[in-house]
Amino acid sequence: MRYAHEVDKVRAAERALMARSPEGALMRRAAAGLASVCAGLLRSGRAGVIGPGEGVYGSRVVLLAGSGDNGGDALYAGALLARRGAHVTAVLAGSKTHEGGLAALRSAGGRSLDADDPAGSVAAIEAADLIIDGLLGIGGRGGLREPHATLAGHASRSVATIVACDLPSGVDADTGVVSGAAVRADVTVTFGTYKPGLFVDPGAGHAGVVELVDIGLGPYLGDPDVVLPQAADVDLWAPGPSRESNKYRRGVPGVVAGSKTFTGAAVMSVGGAIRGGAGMVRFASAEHSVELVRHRWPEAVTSVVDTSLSEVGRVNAWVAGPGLGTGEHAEALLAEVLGTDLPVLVDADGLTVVARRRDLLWRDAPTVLTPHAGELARLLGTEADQVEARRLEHVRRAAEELGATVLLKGSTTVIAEVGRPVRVNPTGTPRLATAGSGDVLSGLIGAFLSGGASAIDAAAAGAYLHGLAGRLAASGPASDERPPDDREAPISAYDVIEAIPAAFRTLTG
Ligand SMILES: NC(=O)C1=CN([C@@H]2O[C@H](COP(=O)(O)OP(=O)(O)OC[C@H]3O[C@@H](n4cnc5c(N)ncnc54)[C@H](O)[C@@H]3O)[C@@H](O)[C@H]2O)[C@@H](O)CC1
Ligand SMILES: [K+]
Repeated sequence: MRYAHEVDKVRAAERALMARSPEGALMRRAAAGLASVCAGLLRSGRAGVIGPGEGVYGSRVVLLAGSGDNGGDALYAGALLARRGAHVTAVLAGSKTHEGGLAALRSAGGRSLDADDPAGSVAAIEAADLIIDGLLGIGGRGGLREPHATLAGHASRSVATIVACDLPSGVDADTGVVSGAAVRADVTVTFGTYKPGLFVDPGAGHAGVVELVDIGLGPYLGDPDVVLPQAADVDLWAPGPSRESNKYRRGVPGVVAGSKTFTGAAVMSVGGAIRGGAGMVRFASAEHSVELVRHRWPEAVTSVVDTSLSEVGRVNAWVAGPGLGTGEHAEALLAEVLGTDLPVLVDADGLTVVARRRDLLWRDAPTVLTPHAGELARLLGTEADQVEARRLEHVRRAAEELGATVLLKGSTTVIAEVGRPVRVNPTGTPRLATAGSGDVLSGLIGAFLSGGASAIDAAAAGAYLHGLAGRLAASGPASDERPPDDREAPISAYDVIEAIPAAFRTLTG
């Protein structure tokens, strides 16, 4: 698990640690970590136009230095690189400059120029192999002001490798919100702990590869606000078969999906549940959907139902909603599953129904809701673009107001439950934005709920494996020379189902 803490907690931990540390020690640790990552990039040839092995000596490094301690970190790191033979130029932005950092840079042979000298700044940025973005860190508030915004734009257009100091300037540390211009980094070197805004889009999309430098804050940080699960966590959360398991002990999800008109969603949801490891899947729907599911998944136990599920048989979790329709019939079925004391996942059409019948969610057993931004906006009475821009805020609000575990799908999937840190899913690919992909996810999570996972563990494990299956399906066999991202091809929801077993296998290595 990777842990992220909000700015208030970072500041409090910093105060506690500083009281026990020599003056300037934290900034020296931060700058040393930052300089070491930059030196590694210059040595490996990843930075700008420098060829492999050419290293720090003779490289051209530009520091964008704002007026706070973020600028200070960049200036001290620049001084360390200058001592190793880099040509370092600091572009000074903002009302003041970190005096100690600037003095260190100058005595190491670095030079500085003012951001008010646009020609000089642009020339330096254009010639750079590597740019350190030290404009703003955790002290940044709101959209970038000038000259920061213009400098961020020049940096983002340059061919140099961009390394953000602590976080890309223009990204809100606590939320990942970007209002206006922001630096797009290749690498972000963050200090003491991850910041939530580095995990969540749009911030995550600006951060590139994130490296954590330990500056000793750990013991003073307290509980994280946001976490990023890793494969080992998911391996613990996804219930697997035990030696004594039989098909009933492994969990029996009931899937209530599809209708006379919509059939594909049901096929995908049942497929997700089967490949998710359910011992047996019961499926209940209108006749046409039942026929199709039986044809595609003969292993599912199906029942034709109208407005009651009384004949379906024993299940230990429900998945309700994909392709179900939104009329009275769907409402009756949803009311029945939500009236049980079993865990229930509500997705797709089911979410439209509960948006007008919130009372159905007043229950004691676990409820998982899996909306995309538009569906969540409807549940909260707001607009989809508001949800997209401030994902953490909206998913937390939904969990609080609806009393459920809420998984908000999208460019970064985020999962909230009251009293717990938000879990951000690290897997996935834009190729997953394809019809039926969400239905697969609902079945997968349903399998984990029926296997006994808690609501948040089931949701986080489902999102992780679904995202990984999507990546594996899109990038194909690993033998190719090109990195997986470059190999990606369009996929269908069915391809995702097919790749779920391979995704499971990566967990246990
Ligand atoms: N907190 C910690 O534990 C540590 C912090 N360090 C560094 O210190 C940074 C925080 O330093 P500061 O608190 O000085 O804050 P920052 O350096 O992040 O920024 C504060 C300055 O930016 C200006 N500013 C704020 N919003 C702006 C906007 N939208 N446009 C233009 N200017 C804006 C402010 O007026 C202020 O001068 C961290 O991000 C990190 O880089 C490290 O040195 C090590 C330890
Ligand atoms: K920065």
